[in-house]
This record gives sequence, C-alpha cells and structure tokens, in this order.
Amino acid sequence: MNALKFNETKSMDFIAIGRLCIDLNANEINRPMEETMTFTKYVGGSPANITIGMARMGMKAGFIGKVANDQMGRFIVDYLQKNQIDTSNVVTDQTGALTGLAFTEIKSPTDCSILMYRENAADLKLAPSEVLEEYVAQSKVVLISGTALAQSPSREAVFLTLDYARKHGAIIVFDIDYRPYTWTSREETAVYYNLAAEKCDVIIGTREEFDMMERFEGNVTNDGATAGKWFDYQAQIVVIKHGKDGSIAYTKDGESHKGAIFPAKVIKTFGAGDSYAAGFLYGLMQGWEISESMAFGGAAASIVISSHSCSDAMPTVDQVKTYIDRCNNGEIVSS
Ligand SMILES: Nc1ncnc2c1ncn2[C@@H]1O[C@H](COP(=O)(O)OP(=O)(O)O)[C@@H](O)[C@H]1O
Ligand SMILES: O=C(O)C[C@@H](O)[C@H](O)C(=O)COP(=O)(O)O
Repeated sequence: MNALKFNETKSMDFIAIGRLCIDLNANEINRPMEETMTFTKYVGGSPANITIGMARMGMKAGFIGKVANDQMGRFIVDYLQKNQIDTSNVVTDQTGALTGLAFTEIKSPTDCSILMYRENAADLKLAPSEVLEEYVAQSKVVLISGTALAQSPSREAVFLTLDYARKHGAIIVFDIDYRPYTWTSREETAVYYNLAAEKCDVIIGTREEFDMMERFEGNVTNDGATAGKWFDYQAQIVVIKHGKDGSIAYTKDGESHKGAIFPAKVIKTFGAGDSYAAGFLYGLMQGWEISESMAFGGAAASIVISSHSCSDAMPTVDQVKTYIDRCNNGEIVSS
C-alpha cells in the first residue's frame, strides 16, 4: 500500500487540465529537421498524453482544456473521445486562436528535440469561468501541467482548479512539464511553479525542472533536499526523474524509492515522462507500493520510447505486464 487515500466515492478516476496539441513526428528518423520532409500527425501535449495513457490503462478519465475552432481542434476532441476520455469540459475557442504544434526532430535515439509553434495557442486561452467546479469535484485525481501556468487566463484557470480540487478532496498531481518557450523569464516561471507546487500532493519532475524551481535558493541539486522542502507544504510524494538513469521517489515518512528502468529499443526520447507518469499514477491508484508503481511507469516509458508516437503508443495494462515479463525473461534487450 502507498500512503495516498483516494476518495473511492467519486465517479471519475482522473482529470487533467492543460494543453491539447498536435505532435508532428518525423517519419525520416536519424536526421536533422532540415532534412526531414514528412511527419505523422498525433494528438500531443504532455497532459493530453498522460490522460490518454490513463484511459488506455482502463481509468475513467476526463480533460479540462480549450481547443481551436478548426480541423485540428476537432481532430483532438475526436481522438480523445475514441479513447473513452470525457470531453464535456473541453471548450472550443471562439477568438481565432490556433492549435499548438510540436514538430519533432529525431537526429538519433538519444538526440531529439522539439520545435514548437505556440503563437496564439488555444490551450492558453482557457478561462477560469470555463472550469466547472462540479466537473473537478467528480474526480479522485486531478493533474495539473506546469506549462498551463505560463500565461493568463490559463494560469488563473489552473489555480482555480487547484482550489476546487482541494475543496473536493482530490489527490492533486503536479507534472512540472517545464517548456521554456512559453515563458517570458525564468524568474516568472519559478515563482508560479513554486506557488502551484505548494498546493499539490504528488510532484513529478526532472532534475533540471526542479533546478529551475530552486533558482532562488542557491544551488541545491540534491534530490533529498529538493524533495524535503515540499513535505512542509502539501506534498506526500515527490518524484525526481533522471532519464535513462531512472527516477527516485521520496515520501513524507522519510523513505526513498528507486524506480526500476527497463530495456528499450529507443526510437526517440520524448514521451518517456508522460508514459512514466501514466504508469506510475495507475499503480498508485491500484494501491500498489511506490516502487512497484515506479517500475510500471518505467516499463510504460520503455514501450513509448521504442515507438514512433507518444499518445498513440500509450500501452494498456496487459501490454505493460507482458513487456515486464519479456524483459525479465531476457527477450527484450536495449538497442
Ligand atoms: N533510455 C531510456 N531507457 C529506459 N528507460 C528510460 C529511458 N529514458 C527514460 N526512461 C524512463 O522514463 C522515465 C522518465 O524519463 P525522463 O527522460 O526522465 O522524463 P522526461 O521525458 O519528462 O524528460 C525515467 O525515469 C525512466 O524510467
Ligand atoms: O508536450 C508537448 O506539447 C509535446 C508532447 O506531446 C511531446 O511529444 C513530448 O515532448 C512528450 O514529453 P515528455 O514525455 O516529457 O518527453
């Protein structure tokens, strides 16, 4: 058992708030963007990917967000619905805003980058008045994604969602999800990230993301010290991710747990964090121990980084279990 107490009377398992975007993933891999000519379109945006991952694992999931009033916006909503994700709090922009695009460059399995087009992005136009309290109140878990704090009115919509989630007893998860291009300064970023993190039960981020949040506190860069700060606020679990070197989770009772990593035939690195979050949160919601939940997330991540997409490659529970078995039998080895 982990220490989190989910309110089992609620009708939905998981709701995320944040961006619904499009990933355009390079078809011709192992080359720079300048030489990449064709791309495959997928639903993207980190919180969207995590929600799709939760739904694939059988969780009753929903989303709070805003999409453009165009073909891309309709493609996103349709894809969510096909994945059994409730879209009743996904609103359509009426101001001519556009869908955020992420073109991925896959230079090698370890050298990947993302070129973002996020001018006038619809997701950042979500207003507080468009977040329905009764919708938030239904969910056992509410996940907020840090990028949604980058601009008003989305920023206020997230803080209001945090208030509703706390009021109605949800477990609140903060995926730091720091994307520098949506922010105007590192100071502004750190201020808002810290204000949000104070209100969350589970905080998940990479070492670099926590470094950004600690910019006013000298050079901490020690995982234990980083996590310790948040236990004075609301946090019960703090997870610090270290790419292919795995992850470490700290809990309020002073314990720490290392996340197992699994072999992968890596096509690209992005999507690791989102699939890890889905698998980890799924495990926690089953009442599994922290390390078992981390391993489940690690295996989900290995599946997704061995695939071309992020969202579309999100595995089912059976796929993750089979993957773990095959790794344990030596059938899957790293490329
Ligand atoms: N090359 C890899 N091989 C196996 N597992 C990986 C690899 N890269 C990432 N992972 C898994 O995915 C998790 C999250 O990856 P990370 O790169 O730290 O997150 P993000 O994608 O958010 O930057 C890691 O803790 C690890 O379990
Ligand atoms: O989050 C985005 O806007 C782009 C994602 O859809 C993308 O594929 C990605 O970067 C995934 O993030 P990660 O899991 O943190 O690597």
